[in-house]
Amino acid sequence: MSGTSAALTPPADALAPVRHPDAPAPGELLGAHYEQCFGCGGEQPHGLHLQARAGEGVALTAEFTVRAAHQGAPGLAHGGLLTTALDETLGSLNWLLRTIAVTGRLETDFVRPVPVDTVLHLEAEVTAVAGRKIYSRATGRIGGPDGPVAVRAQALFIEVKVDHFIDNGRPEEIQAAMSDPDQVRRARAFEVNP
Ligand SMILES: CCCCCCCCCCCCCC(=O)SCCNC(=O)CCNC(=O)[C@H](O)C(C)(C)COP(=O)(O)OP(=O)(O)OC[C@H]1O[C@@H](n2cnc3c(N)ncnc32)[C@H](O)[C@@H]1OP(=O)(O)O
Repeated sequence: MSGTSAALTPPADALAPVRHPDAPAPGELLGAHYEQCFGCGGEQPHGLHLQARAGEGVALTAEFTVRAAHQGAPGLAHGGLLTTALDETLGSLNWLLRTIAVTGRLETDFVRPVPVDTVLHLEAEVTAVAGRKIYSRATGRIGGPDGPVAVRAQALFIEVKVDHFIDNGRPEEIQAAMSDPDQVRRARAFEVNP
Protein backbone atom coordinates (compact mmCIF):
# COMPACT_ATOMS: atom_id res chain seq x y z
CA MET A 1 0.00 0.00 0.00
CA SER A 2 1.26 3.49 -0.75
CA GLY A 3 -0.08 7.02 -0.86
CA THR A 4 0.87 10.63 -1.24
CA SER A 5 0.05 13.30 1.30
CA ALA A 6 -1.65 16.51 0.19
CA ALA A 7 1.59 18.44 0.84
CA LEU A 8 3.24 16.53 -2.01
CA THR A 9 0.50 17.22 -4.53
CA PRO A 10 1.39 20.25 -6.69
CA PRO A 11 -1.17 23.06 -6.71
CA ALA A 12 -3.32 23.55 -9.80
CA ASP A 13 -1.21 26.53 -10.93
CA ALA A 14 2.13 24.69 -10.69
CA LEU A 15 4.34 24.82 -13.78
CA ALA A 16 6.21 22.13 -15.67
CA PRO A 17 9.92 22.16 -14.71
CA VAL A 18 12.34 23.83 -17.12
CA ARG A 19 15.82 22.41 -17.60
CA HIS A 20 18.42 25.19 -17.20
CA PRO A 21 20.34 25.89 -20.44
CA ASP A 22 23.65 25.37 -18.61
CA ALA A 23 22.59 22.09 -16.98
CA PRO A 24 25.02 19.19 -17.47
CA ALA A 25 24.38 17.36 -20.75
CA PRO A 26 22.42 14.09 -20.70
CA GLY A 27 24.79 11.28 -19.72
CA GLU A 28 27.18 13.58 -17.81
CA LEU A 29 28.08 12.72 -14.21
CA LEU A 30 27.00 15.50 -11.83
CA GLY A 31 29.80 15.03 -9.30
CA ALA A 32 29.58 15.80 -5.59
CA HIS A 33 28.00 19.08 -4.47
CA TYR A 34 30.17 18.92 -1.31
CA GLU A 35 32.98 16.43 -0.63
CA GLN A 36 31.83 15.93 3.00
CA CYS A 37 28.24 15.14 1.98
CA PHE A 38 27.17 11.76 3.38
CA GLY A 39 25.20 11.07 0.20
CA CYS A 40 27.60 12.03 -2.60
CA GLY A 41 30.89 13.21 -1.08
CA GLY A 42 34.15 11.39 -1.73
CA GLU A 43 35.56 12.24 1.73
CA GLN A 44 33.03 10.24 3.81
CA PRO A 45 34.45 6.72 4.28
CA HIS A 46 31.05 5.21 5.18
CA GLY A 47 29.01 7.52 2.97
CA LEU A 48 26.87 6.36 0.07
CA HIS A 49 29.23 7.64 -2.66
CA LEU A 50 26.14 7.98 -4.80
CA GLN A 51 26.86 8.95 -8.38
CA ALA A 52 24.16 10.77 -10.32
CA ARG A 53 24.09 11.20 -14.08
CA ALA A 54 22.01 13.80 -15.93
CA GLY A 55 19.15 12.48 -18.04
CA GLU A 56 16.86 14.17 -20.55
CA GLY A 57 14.63 17.00 -19.36
CA VAL A 58 14.70 17.44 -15.60
CA ALA A 59 15.46 13.81 -14.83
CA LEU A 60 18.49 11.77 -13.83
CA THR A 61 19.72 8.34 -12.91
CA ALA A 62 21.97 7.36 -10.00
CA GLU A 63 23.61 4.31 -8.51
CA PHE A 64 24.53 3.38 -4.99
CA THR A 65 26.04 0.09 -3.77
CA VAL A 66 24.82 -1.06 -0.35
CA ARG A 67 27.84 -1.80 1.89
CA ALA A 68 28.13 -3.67 5.19
CA ALA A 69 28.32 -0.27 6.97
CA HIS A 70 24.78 0.46 5.70
CA GLN A 71 22.99 -2.47 7.41
CA GLY A 72 19.88 -2.27 9.56
CA ALA A 73 18.91 -5.97 9.88
CA PRO A 74 21.62 -8.58 9.27
CA GLY A 75 22.61 -8.48 5.62
CA LEU A 76 20.00 -5.88 4.70
CA ALA A 77 20.18 -2.15 4.04
CA HIS A 78 18.85 0.13 6.78
CA GLY A 79 15.62 1.83 5.71
CA GLY A 80 16.87 5.27 6.71
CA LEU A 81 19.91 4.73 4.53
CA LEU A 82 17.71 3.92 1.55
CA THR A 83 15.73 7.09 2.24
CA THR A 84 19.02 8.98 2.30
CA ALA A 85 19.87 7.58 -1.14
CA LEU A 86 16.48 8.72 -2.41
CA ASP A 87 16.91 12.16 -0.78
CA GLU A 88 20.34 12.59 -2.37
CA THR A 89 19.06 11.51 -5.78
CA LEU A 90 16.06 13.82 -5.59
CA GLY A 91 18.24 16.69 -4.34
CA SER A 92 20.58 16.22 -7.31
CA LEU A 93 17.70 17.07 -9.64
CA ASN A 94 17.98 20.69 -8.51
CA TRP A 95 21.33 20.89 -10.35
CA LEU A 96 19.39 20.54 -13.58
CA LEU A 97 17.23 23.51 -12.59
CA ARG A 98 20.32 25.35 -11.29
CA THR A 99 18.45 26.03 -8.09
CA ILE A 100 19.73 25.61 -4.54
CA ALA A 101 17.05 23.82 -2.55
CA VAL A 102 16.68 21.79 0.63
CA THR A 103 14.38 18.90 1.41
CA GLY A 104 11.15 20.09 3.03
CA ARG A 105 9.23 16.82 2.95
CA LEU A 106 10.11 13.30 1.82
CA GLU A 107 7.84 10.25 1.78
CA THR A 108 9.24 6.78 1.12
CA ASP A 109 7.63 3.45 0.24
CA PHE A 110 9.79 0.42 1.06
CA VAL A 111 8.64 -2.28 -1.34
CA ARG A 112 11.36 -4.97 -1.14
CA PRO A 113 14.29 -5.65 1.20
CA VAL A 114 17.66 -4.63 -0.25
CA PRO A 115 20.59 -6.96 0.59
CA VAL A 116 24.17 -5.84 1.23
CA ASP A 117 26.25 -5.66 -1.98
CA THR A 118 23.15 -4.82 -4.04
CA VAL A 119 23.45 -1.98 -6.51
CA LEU A 120 20.42 0.26 -6.15
CA HIS A 121 19.52 1.75 -9.54
CA LEU A 122 17.73 5.04 -9.01
CA GLU A 123 15.83 7.25 -11.39
CA ALA A 124 14.25 10.59 -10.50
CA GLU A 125 12.41 13.47 -12.10
CA VAL A 126 11.00 16.85 -11.16
CA THR A 127 7.28 16.78 -11.79
CA ALA A 128 6.29 20.41 -11.09
CA VAL A 129 7.47 23.77 -9.76
CA ALA A 130 5.35 26.29 -7.86
CA GLY A 131 7.28 29.39 -6.79
CA ARG A 132 10.03 28.17 -4.42
CA LYS A 133 8.48 24.69 -4.22
CA ILE A 134 9.93 21.87 -6.31
CA TYR A 135 7.98 18.59 -6.52
CA SER A 136 9.81 15.42 -7.47
CA ARG A 137 9.71 11.63 -7.36
CA ALA A 138 12.22 8.80 -7.48
CA THR A 139 12.31 5.02 -7.83
CA GLY A 140 15.03 2.56 -6.80
CA ARG A 141 15.32 -0.85 -8.50
CA ILE A 142 17.45 -3.88 -7.72
CA GLY A 143 18.93 -6.51 -10.03
CA GLY A 144 19.47 -3.96 -12.83
CA PRO A 145 18.00 -0.68 -14.10
CA ASP A 146 14.88 -2.57 -15.25
CA GLY A 147 14.68 -4.83 -12.19
CA PRO A 148 11.91 -4.87 -9.60
CA VAL A 149 11.15 -1.71 -7.63
CA ALA A 150 12.57 -1.85 -4.09
CA VAL A 151 11.92 1.73 -2.94
CA ARG A 152 10.17 4.82 -4.20
CA ALA A 153 9.73 8.33 -2.88
CA GLN A 154 8.05 11.63 -3.46
CA ALA A 155 9.47 14.89 -2.21
CA LEU A 156 9.02 18.60 -1.85
CA PHE A 157 12.19 20.70 -2.01
CA ILE A 158 12.19 24.39 -1.08
CA GLU A 159 14.46 26.86 -2.86
CA VAL A 160 16.90 28.72 -0.57
CA LYS A 161 19.78 31.15 -0.99
CA VAL A 162 23.41 30.33 -0.15
CA ASP A 163 22.85 32.33 3.05
CA HIS A 164 20.67 29.46 4.32
CA PHE A 165 23.88 27.44 4.77
CA ILE A 166 26.09 30.36 5.86
CA ASP A 167 23.58 31.39 8.55
CA ASN A 168 22.83 27.90 9.86
CA GLY A 169 25.90 25.71 9.29
CA ARG A 170 28.57 25.14 11.96
CA PRO A 171 31.14 27.93 11.49
CA GLU A 172 34.15 25.56 11.08
CA GLU A 173 32.68 23.83 8.04
CA ILE A 174 31.24 27.05 6.57
CA GLN A 175 34.63 28.77 6.81
CA ALA A 176 36.34 25.76 5.22
CA ALA A 177 33.76 25.66 2.42
CA MET A 178 34.01 29.42 1.82
CA SER A 179 37.78 29.20 1.53
CA ASP A 180 37.52 26.45 -1.09
CA PRO A 181 37.31 28.23 -4.47
CA ASP A 182 35.67 25.22 -6.14
CA GLN A 183 32.95 25.09 -3.50
CA VAL A 184 32.28 28.82 -3.73
CA ARG A 185 32.19 28.68 -7.54
CA ARG A 186 29.63 25.85 -7.42
CA ALA A 187 27.44 27.64 -4.89
CA ARG A 188 27.58 31.02 -6.66
CA ALA A 189 26.87 29.48 -10.07
CA PHE A 190 23.59 28.28 -8.65
CA GLU A 191 22.80 31.56 -6.99
CA VAL A 192 22.87 33.57 -10.23
CA ASN A 193 20.07 31.40 -11.59
CA PRO A 194 18.08 33.98 -13.62
C1 LIG B 1 28.89 27.75 1.63
C2 LIG B 1 28.52 27.12 0.43
C3 LIG B 1 27.37 26.13 0.57
C4 LIG B 1 26.80 25.50 -0.71
C5 LIG B 1 25.94 24.37 -0.50
C6 LIG B 1 25.10 23.86 -1.66
C7 LIG B 1 24.54 22.61 -1.13
C8 LIG B 1 23.30 22.06 -1.76
C9 LIG B 1 22.54 21.40 -0.66
C10 LIG B 1 21.94 20.11 -0.99
C11 LIG B 1 21.27 19.54 0.22
C12 LIG B 1 20.79 18.15 -0.01
C13 LIG B 1 19.44 17.88 0.62
C14 LIG B 1 19.45 17.96 2.10
O1 LIG B 1 20.02 17.16 2.79
S1 LIG B 1 18.65 19.26 2.79
C15 LIG B 1 18.75 18.94 4.56
C16 LIG B 1 17.42 18.62 5.15
N1 LIG B 1 16.50 19.74 5.06
C17 LIG B 1 16.62 20.82 5.88
O2 LIG B 1 17.50 20.93 6.69
C18 LIG B 1 15.57 21.86 5.72
C19 LIG B 1 15.17 22.42 7.09
N2 LIG B 1 14.00 23.33 6.92
C20 LIG B 1 14.18 24.62 6.68
O3 LIG B 1 15.28 25.14 6.67
C21 LIG B 1 12.93 25.42 6.38
O4 LIG B 1 11.80 24.80 6.95
C22 LIG B 1 12.71 25.60 4.85
C23 LIG B 1 13.91 26.35 4.21
C24 LIG B 1 12.49 24.26 4.14
C25 LIG B 1 11.43 26.42 4.61
O5 LIG B 1 11.49 27.59 5.39
P1 LIG B 1 11.24 29.05 4.77
O6 LIG B 1 11.06 29.97 5.93
O7 LIG B 1 12.30 29.39 3.81
O8 LIG B 1 9.92 28.91 3.93
P2 LIG B 1 8.40 28.73 4.43
O9 LIG B 1 8.29 28.04 5.74
O10 LIG B 1 7.74 30.05 4.23
O11 LIG B 1 7.89 27.68 3.32
C26 LIG B 1 7.84 28.01 1.95
C27 LIG B 1 6.73 27.19 1.31
O12 LIG B 1 7.07 25.79 1.43
C28 LIG B 1 6.08 25.10 2.19
N3 LIG B 1 6.73 24.11 3.05
C29 LIG B 1 7.86 24.29 3.78
N4 LIG B 1 8.15 23.15 4.42
C30 LIG B 1 7.19 22.24 4.09
C31 LIG B 1 6.96 20.90 4.44
N5 LIG B 1 7.76 20.24 5.27
N6 LIG B 1 5.88 20.28 3.91
C32 LIG B 1 5.06 20.93 3.07
N7 LIG B 1 5.24 22.21 2.69
C33 LIG B 1 6.29 22.86 3.21
C34 LIG B 1 5.39 26.17 3.03
O13 LIG B 1 4.07 25.76 3.39
C35 LIG B 1 5.39 27.33 2.05
O14 LIG B 1 4.36 27.11 1.11
P3 LIG B 1 3.52 28.37 0.56
O15 LIG B 1 2.86 28.97 1.74
O16 LIG B 1 4.50 29.30 -0.12
O17 LIG B 1 2.55 27.75 -0.43
